[in-house]
Amino acid sequence: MKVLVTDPIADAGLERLRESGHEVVTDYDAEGDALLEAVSDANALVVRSGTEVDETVFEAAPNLVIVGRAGIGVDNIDIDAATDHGVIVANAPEGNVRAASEHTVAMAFAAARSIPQAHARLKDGEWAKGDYLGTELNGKTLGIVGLGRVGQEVAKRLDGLGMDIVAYDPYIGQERAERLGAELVEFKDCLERADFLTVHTPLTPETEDLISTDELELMGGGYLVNCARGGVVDEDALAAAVENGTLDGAAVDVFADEPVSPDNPLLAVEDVVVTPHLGASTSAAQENVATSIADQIDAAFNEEPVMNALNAPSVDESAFPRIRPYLDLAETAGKIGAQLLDGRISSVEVTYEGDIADEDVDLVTASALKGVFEPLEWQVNAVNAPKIAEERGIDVTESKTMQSEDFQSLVTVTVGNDEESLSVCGTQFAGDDPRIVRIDGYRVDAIPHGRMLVARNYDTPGVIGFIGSVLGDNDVNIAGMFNARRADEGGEALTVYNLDNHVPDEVREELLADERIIDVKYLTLNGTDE
Ligand SMILES: NC(=O)C1=CN([C@@H]2O[C@H](COP(=O)(O)OP(=O)(O)OC[C@H]3O[C@@H](n4cnc5c(N)ncnc54)[C@H](O)[C@@H]3O)[C@@H](O)[C@H]2O)C=CC1
Ligand SMILES: O=C(O)C(=O)COP(=O)(O)O
Repeated sequence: MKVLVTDPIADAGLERLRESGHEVVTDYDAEGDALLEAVSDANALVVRSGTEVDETVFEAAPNLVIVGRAGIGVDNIDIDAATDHGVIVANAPEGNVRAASEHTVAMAFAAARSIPQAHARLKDGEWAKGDYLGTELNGKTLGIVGLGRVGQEVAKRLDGLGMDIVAYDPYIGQERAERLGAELVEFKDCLERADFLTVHTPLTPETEDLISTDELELMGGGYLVNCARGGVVDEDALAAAVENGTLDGAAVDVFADEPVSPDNPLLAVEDVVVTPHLGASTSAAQENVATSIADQIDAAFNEEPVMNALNAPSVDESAFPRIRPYLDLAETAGKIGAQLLDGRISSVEVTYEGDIADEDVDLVTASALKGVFEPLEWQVNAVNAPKIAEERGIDVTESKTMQSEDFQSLVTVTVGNDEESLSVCGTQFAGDDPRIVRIDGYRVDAIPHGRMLVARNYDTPGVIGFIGSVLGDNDVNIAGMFNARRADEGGEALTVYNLDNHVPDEVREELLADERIIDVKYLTLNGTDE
């Protein structure tokens, strides 16, 4: 597999990818057409904040399985486009949190004590002791906007340094905030009470320019620290507020456009301390995020759960072995259902009975959807299957019951068109032995693999022999077969054949021409076959 890396990551991550046998190509200058060219045969792309991964990248990369973000923020990745193309996007949300929170604390001190300004003058030979009278953090109020992973680590550290903490985060509970010693308040309150305001939200349409002139005026003094994302704080407004004395100072690690242009207004203001997006730049953080992404890429290639996938169902690593056998089974049941039911599919129901009902089955349901959609020749995988269902107006339901009559675990995929529905049930016997045990209400025992012929016929003597000899005469070998009838002798029956060879259309037509045969469907369960 080819892994293209377009932003510098720690050697430990590159090494891990190579040790797993992948070809690792680093190209830190790739952008525009060069990026599209470089990614065209890549199976994975690794980025940090320096690469813009937009729709054109996904269009240019037909073999791409995963984009790994060696860090937290994914505002540079078009996740919707990734999902449309069935590409996983995963980040490393833990590895650089301590680095980012320490940098935030450092930036707060740097601004409060004018460390960079005094440093620069002393290096120039000037002893400007009398020009700097700083502010202590101790005893002041810290306002945190966004009390997520980084915000919480900042809270812990600055609580320890004697600050009172208020926080604004509409998505977390009072209890969690209180455990951190923070008082959860409204946005306006947070701005008004903060002596130091620190921002830790992701950049989203909702948070873009969250803090601008009016908000800075509400602060009416004090310091603003932004180690989250440039676009969250309006740069012109911040530069003006520090320049005109609305604020005492600011410290900024991140910018709306990076690398920052020399005419960015923040660079011109003396009391704005800046760093070039260094929040995550510690060796420990870089090693953490790079190895985490390498592991996730490997998992994606092996069709194992990707721990921090942002657009695919993720599964707890310890639970994965229990659901793994059902992934293929559900996919196959979906494939069989979709191929047996005529008409436009308008609903898919996946039912879990017995032990499997106790598991986190999102990924199994996504696999069932993949199976349903694949015969319709949509470019589908477990990443985009739920979205495809939604876009096509297909009603997807999932139900669970711990009771299972005959099997330890049973997964049923029911596909419906506007008039009728058809169910396919699968189970897993001990020793990795998957079986389809019911099709459209008939009890069967079919191996969910390879080529399959499903015939509906009248239950009269000689039909099975007839089907067998037509197949035999056409050199189609029967590997296994199972016949089931719905009620009494003479009614309808269903026969399932596992076959070794392809069944040409003429053979199907020859079977269908016999009046005892109601319908014959030839299914391929593992890709196309000839
Ligand atoms: N400077 C650097 O090098 C680094 C920057 N970051 C950035 O720091 C930021 C925070 O990262 P994490 O804490 O890991 O993210 P997180 O997802 O753990 O936390 C974000 C928090 O913001 C809250 N939030 C969302 N919308 C909000 C709104 N409108 N108002 C108030 N709160 C809102 C969420 O509820 C959540 O609690 C991200 O933007 C990330 O990209 C992270 C690491 C390094
Ligand atoms: O993880 C994040 O969100 C960061 O901002 C770190 O960015 P970087 O990996 O240093 O480009």
